[in-house]
Amino acid sequence: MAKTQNCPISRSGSISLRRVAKSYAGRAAVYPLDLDFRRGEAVALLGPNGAGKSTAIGMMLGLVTPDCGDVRVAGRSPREAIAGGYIAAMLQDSGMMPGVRVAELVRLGERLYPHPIPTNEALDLAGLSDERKRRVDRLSGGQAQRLRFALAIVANPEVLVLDEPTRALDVQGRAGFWDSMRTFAAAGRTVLFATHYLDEVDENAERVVVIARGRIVADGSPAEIRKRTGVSVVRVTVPDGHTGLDCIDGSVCVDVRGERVTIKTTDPDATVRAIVTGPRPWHDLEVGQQSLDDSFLALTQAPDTQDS
Ligand SMILES: Nc1ncnc2c1ncn2[C@@H]1O[C@H](COP(=O)(O)OP(=O)(O)OP(=O)(O)O)[C@@H](O)[C@H]1O
Repeated sequence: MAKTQNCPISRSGSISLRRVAKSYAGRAAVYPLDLDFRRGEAVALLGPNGAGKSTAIGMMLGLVTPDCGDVRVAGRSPREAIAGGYIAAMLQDSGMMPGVRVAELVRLGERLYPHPIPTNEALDLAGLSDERKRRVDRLSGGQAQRLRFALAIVANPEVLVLDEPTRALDVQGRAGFWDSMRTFAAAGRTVLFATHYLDEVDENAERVVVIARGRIVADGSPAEIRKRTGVSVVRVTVPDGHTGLDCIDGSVCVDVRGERVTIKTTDPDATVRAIVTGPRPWHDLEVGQQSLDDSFLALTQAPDTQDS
């Protein structure tokens, strides 16, 4: 695996959005948004389809012009930051010149940036060394996705933006991709990625920003996001039937599979007390947080009272 060079680090914070908003045909895609990403952070941007993730990312990259507000990337305008190689992105379905070979295309990128990493290093890191002579229009979906990654990292950026980077990848490809990303990010780079695969978030993000209907509805570590909904999960095996467990204080949902009962509760202490002091025999009691998927659904499906 290649070792990446240090990127030229700017002195200011990586990305800052101040009261940035965007509407299309009078309909808000992103409401006025304040958001800062610190240097070296790995941040997942989550939200259901149409939440405003790509619009927010587009504004950071200078691809979407905000209606109002200010975006700074490494202390510069997004366009200056792109031209200076301070930020680079791997976008969904970005086109690639047909007929060109993989290494030629990455080398072209290398020549465009002021402080690139060598093409061979980018190809190695992206797992494309064996494909370097292949025409880009003959690549599989997964290989094309890895080429998009190589084209982003060859800029040697301080900030790497990935819009659904693992969408075309199989399970093995996804694991390999995140290994490469972690190697690249190890030198203190900021990584911002949008994804719909919540299992990728725990391992690859220290911070999660959840967007729904154009607004930030949660911002914190994956553990904090789980806690935000205030629901815990109690699991217990009850051989003689679960009657009455749904009446315990705090129970919001009871799921029964054979003898195994899963109780979602806002008061796990009361739930556990009721089980251990209750009349039924029980075993294998477990208390945990609800999954990130459940928290995500609760946060993004909550009724929005601010829409106007
Ligand atoms: N160029 C555009 N013209 C008109 N409407 C747009 C445009 N781009 C985005 N929108 C609208 O803005 C809203 C936010 O879209 P956006 O693509 O930012 O969401 P997203 O969170 O990235 O969704 P997904 O997960 O489906 O990619 C949606 O209602 C979308 O239809």
